Amino acid sequence: MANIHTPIPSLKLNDGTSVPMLAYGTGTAWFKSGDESKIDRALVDSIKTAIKLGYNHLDGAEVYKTEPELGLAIQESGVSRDKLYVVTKVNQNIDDIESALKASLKKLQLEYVDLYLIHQPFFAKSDEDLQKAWAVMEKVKEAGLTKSIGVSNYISKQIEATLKTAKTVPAVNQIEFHPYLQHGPLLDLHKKHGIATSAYGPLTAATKAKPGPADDYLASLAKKYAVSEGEVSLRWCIDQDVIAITTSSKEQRLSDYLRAATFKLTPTEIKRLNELGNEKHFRGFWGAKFNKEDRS
Ligand SMILES: NC(=O)C1=CN([C@@H]2O[C@H](COP(=O)(O)OP(=O)(O)OC[C@H]3O[C@@H](n4cnc5c(N)ncnc54)[C@H](O)[C@@H]3O)[C@@H](O)[C@H]2O)C=CC1
Ligand SMILES: O=CCc1c[nH]c2ccccc12
Repeated sequence: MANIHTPIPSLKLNDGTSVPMLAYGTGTAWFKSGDESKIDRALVDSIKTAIKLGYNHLDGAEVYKTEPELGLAIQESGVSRDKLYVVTKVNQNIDDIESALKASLKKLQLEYVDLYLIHQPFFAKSDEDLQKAWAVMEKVKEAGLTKSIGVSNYISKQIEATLKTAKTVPAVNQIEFHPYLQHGPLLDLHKKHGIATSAYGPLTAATKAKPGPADDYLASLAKKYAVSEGEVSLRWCIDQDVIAITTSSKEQRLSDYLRAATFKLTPTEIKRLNELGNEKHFRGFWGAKFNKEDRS
């Protein structure tokens, strides 16, 4: 099993910090439905394997109940804190963001996270609710509990409402993103305000959404670059300045995904994949919560 020889590219955020563009996620496949304090040793070992392979960006969330495993794996990895980029998100304790972050930090055994996100906007009954929550995010950043703050699963109108009263522009919006969900107008808004896009579900076109109009082209690019279709999908994110968050319980897959750092798609290839992707709309998460406004 090859270790990475090409460094993972990084992206500069609007607050001056840098984020590695390929991340290991502790949600989806790892989501814990039972007792949070019962350690999933397979997850701890998988995170440690990922770190050993070269992943330094680790994505967590209060709702995944996997922060204890993330904290343990970081400790056991022996890698120094400043070499890792750790993300977590607030969901169920959105009404007390400061306590939620302090509780997450305790479980993570950390003094700060690199990025703290509001996991989803559906808690808000009004623009004012979004604005109040964002003001507390600004407060926890000022207190040094997180280096950067951002949002997740926000559509344009929720970002616009937040920006109306924000002192700090969100650094990131973490959204489902792949060739069959390209969010044209939302990404334009991100660019206008210097908000970085972070992609979950980046492998969807190569895994869950088959068959689809991009299948043959993804296969031909995989052949050309001697990688898998999943790795083409990850590189398609990176080449568009989008951070890709993936995961696997399989060491071989985690190792293979790192090949996304070793090649580059051409602008023509990205354009073609975007055109083919736009022929189909597929959303793997949150279906009913979004409306057609967000399609493009
Ligand atoms: N902010 C949010 O609301 C959300 C955030 N996330 C974050 O993003 C991370 C990654 O999300 P995913 O959707 O899992 O990303 P993904 O699109 O990279 O899919 C990874 C999954 O695909 C499977 N896979 C890989 N290659 C495959 C193949 N050839 N055939 C079939 N299956 C294959 C893997 O085993 C893994 O379970 C999560 O762990 C979490 O940290 C995920 C969902 C929502
Ligand atoms: O993060 C991904 C998906 C997810 C699953 N359950 C919840 C609850 C609240 C926010 C996100 C999620």
